[in-house]
Amino acid sequence: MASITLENAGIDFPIGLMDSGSLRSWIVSRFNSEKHKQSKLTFEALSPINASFQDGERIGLIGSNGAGKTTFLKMLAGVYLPTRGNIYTEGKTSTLFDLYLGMDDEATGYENIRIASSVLGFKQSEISHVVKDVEQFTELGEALYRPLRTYSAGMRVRLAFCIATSIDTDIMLIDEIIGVGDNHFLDKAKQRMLNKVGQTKMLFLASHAYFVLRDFCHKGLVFSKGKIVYEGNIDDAIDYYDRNKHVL
Ligand SMILES: Nc1ncnc2c1ncn2[C@@H]1O[C@H](COP(=O)(O)OP(=O)(O)OP(=O)(O)O)[C@@H](O)[C@H]1O
Repeated sequence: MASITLENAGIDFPIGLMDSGSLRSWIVSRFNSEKHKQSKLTFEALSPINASFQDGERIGLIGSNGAGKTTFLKMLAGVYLPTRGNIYTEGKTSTLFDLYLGMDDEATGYENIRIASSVLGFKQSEISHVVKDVEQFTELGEALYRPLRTYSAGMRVRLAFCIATSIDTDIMLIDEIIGVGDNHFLDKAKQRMLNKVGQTKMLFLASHAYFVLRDFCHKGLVFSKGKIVYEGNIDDAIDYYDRNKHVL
């Protein structure tokens, strides 16, 4: 059973307008009113959202650059805690963003499997499964004994993508990662994603590629300036975004 409930959950980012103590901050503060300064100190990246998501939902996040899709995903993942409201999650969550988090250029592929697995919160007992999976899926062979700094961009993607998708979870959160690697890997990655998505109970996927959204999702949320401005089936949501993107 997987579920996510958002109760007025929103995110304000602190944005340092000025370096305190700098000459620039002193000059600006002399000419700006206190009210103006306060209004610039936080930025509402996500307006409060009330929503609830259940087992079986496959949700595409649509919106222009800076609309709030990644912030929303990171809030669902617990990377960002809501600065307002609450979020309740039931089920094990995995993320496909920040793929290289914790990875070390000087460590070998095998060592990085262990590093990344602990960053992703995999249990010790799961790591041997991840190692076998990486050996079979990535086709990196002997390269797994070499330091990561010797890998091409495509080889890095193979390793990181495979680790991140190795353990089955209830809720998958994916941010625009499909579209990387060579065609051979892309086909394999897509097939793997379809299998994983088939097994997972809930999916949230942010993408600018309509075919990806249509392939994986049945429902769409359109974001604009930190707000969900449309919710509907994926074709209608894409159509809404396409017709209105010049004003969103
Ligand atoms: N750490 C941060 N500090 C301050 N502002 C941030 C931070 N992260 C994101 N933002 C701002 O929040 C807004 C939403 O960003 P977000 O990354 O969620 O957009 P997005 O819809 O995922 O965009 P894209 O399609 O370009 O990935 C943007 O205006 C961005 O500048």
